[in-house]
Amino acid sequence: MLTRWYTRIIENSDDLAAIATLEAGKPLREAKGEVLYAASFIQFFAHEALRSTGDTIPSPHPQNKTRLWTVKQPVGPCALITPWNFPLAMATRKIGPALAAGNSCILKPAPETPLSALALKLLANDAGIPNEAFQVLTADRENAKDIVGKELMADMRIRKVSFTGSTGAGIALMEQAAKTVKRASMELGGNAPLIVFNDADIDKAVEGCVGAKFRNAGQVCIAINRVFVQSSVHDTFVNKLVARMKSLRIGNGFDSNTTIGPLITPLAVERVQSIVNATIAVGAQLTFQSTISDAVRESGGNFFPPTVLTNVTDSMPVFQSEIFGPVVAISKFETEEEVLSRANNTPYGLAGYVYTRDVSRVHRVSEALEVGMVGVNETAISNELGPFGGVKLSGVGREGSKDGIEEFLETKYVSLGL
Ligand SMILES: NC(=O)c1ccc[n+]([C@@H]2O[C@H](COP(=O)([O-])OP(=O)(O)OC[C@H]3O[C@@H](n4cnc5c(N)ncnc54)[C@H](O)[C@@H]3O)[C@@H](O)[C@H]2O)c1
Ligand SMILES: O=CCCC(=O)O
Repeated sequence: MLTRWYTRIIENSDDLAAIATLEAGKPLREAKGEVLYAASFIQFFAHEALRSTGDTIPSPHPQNKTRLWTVKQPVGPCALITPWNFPLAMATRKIGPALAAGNSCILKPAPETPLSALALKLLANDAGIPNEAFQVLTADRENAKDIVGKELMADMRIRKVSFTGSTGAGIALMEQAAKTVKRASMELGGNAPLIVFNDADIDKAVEGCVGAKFRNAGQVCIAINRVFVQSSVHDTFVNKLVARMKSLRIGNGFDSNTTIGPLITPLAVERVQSIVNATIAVGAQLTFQSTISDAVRESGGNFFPPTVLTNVTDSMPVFQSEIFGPVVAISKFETEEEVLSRANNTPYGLAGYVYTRDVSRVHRVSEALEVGMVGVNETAISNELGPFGGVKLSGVGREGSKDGIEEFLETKYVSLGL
C-alpha cells in the first residue's frame, strides 16, 4: 500500500506542488522538489518495513536451558503534529515510518497548510490505506493548542507523539505527553552556524550559503542563522555573496522567474523586520538589501527583501533568535578555537555547516559542533537516507534513515524455558 501511495504521489506531483505553493507561498520549483522529497520517505519506509527484524540472543544459563529472542512490534496509535514550512515532507517523514511499523496514526497539520495534508490523505486512501489507519485532524491555532494537543496527549490509547515545530510548543507537548508516558520524538527549532575558514573554496561557500539561507525564503529549521567568516576572507565572501544575491528574484511562487516567495503571514514579515531593526540599532551594518518591484509589492504578498547584515556580534538579536526569513547575518572570527566556542554558545543544536579544505579540521570541527547534523563543504543535507534531528533544545529522536522507523517500534523480549 505504501508503494502504491508513493506512485499516486508521483503521478499527482504537479497538483500537490500547486497546492503547496498556494498554501505556503514557496516557488513552484521548490514545491515540486518538496513533492519528490515527501514521496521519498514513503518509498524508503515501504522498503524499511521489510527490515524491522528482532534478534536471537545466546542463552546465559549454564545448561543452555532457555531460548531468548526479541520481536519488533508497533508502538501503538501515533499523534503526528506538523508545521507549515514543508507541509508535505514533514507529514510523510512521520506517516511513512508510523505506517511501515504497523501503527495507525492521526496527523494534525498546521492551520496555515491543511490542504496539503488532506490531499496526501486522499491519495493514501486511493492507494488502499484504510481511512482508520491514517486520519487527518485539522484545527485552527487556538483549537490546536487548547483541545487537540491536550486531548491527544491525555488519551492513553495514543502511545507515541511525533512533533515538528517550535521549541516552545515541543516543550508544552512533552510536558502533556509525560502524564501518559508516551514515547516522544521532537524536531524543534535551530540556530545553525555556517563557518567559513580561510582555506575554503569561497565560491562554493557562497553557493552553499545561498542554498541554505534562501530555500523557502529562509523559513527552514536548518537554515543558516549565523555566518562566521575568518577575517582574512571576510570581505571577499561578503562581496561575492552580495553579487550572487543580486540574481535572486522575489515574487509570486507561480511566476517561473521567482526564486524567493513570500513569508507565511504578515506577522512573520513584522517579526523579521523587528529583528533586523533591533540588530541595526545595536551596531550591525545593513550591507545589502534587495529591492522588491512595485508590481510585486502591490500584489499584496508578505514579501521580505533578501538582506545582508555585517559587523554582527554574538549578543545581537539576529544571532540570538531563529530568524526564519531571508536575512544573512555575518560576523568575523580569528581562530578555530574561538569560532567553535561561539558556534556552540546557543541552547539549540540542529544543523551546522563548515567550509574548509583541511581534512583534519573537517574531523575536529564536525565532531566538536554541538548539533545533530553537519554539512561539510555542502549545505544540501536533507534526504530520506540521512538521520535528521537535533540535540539540546532542537529536539530528541531522528527522522528518515533506518533510525526513523525505530522511533515507531517497541522491542519485545521473549524468554523461553525448554
Ligand atoms: N527540527 C525540524 O525538523 C523542524 C522542521 C520544520 C520546522 N521546525 C520548526 O518549526 C517552527 C516553525 O513552525 P510553526 O511556526 O508551524 O511552529 P509551531 O510550533 O507554532 O506549530 C507547529 C505545529 O504544532 C501545532 N501546535 C502549536 N502549539 C501546539 C500545542 N501547544 N499543542 C498542540 N499543537 C500545537 C501547530 O498548530 C502546528 O501544527 C520553527 O521553529 C522551525 O525551526 C523544525
Ligand atoms: O524545516 C525543516 C525541515 C527541512 C528539511 O527537511 O530539510
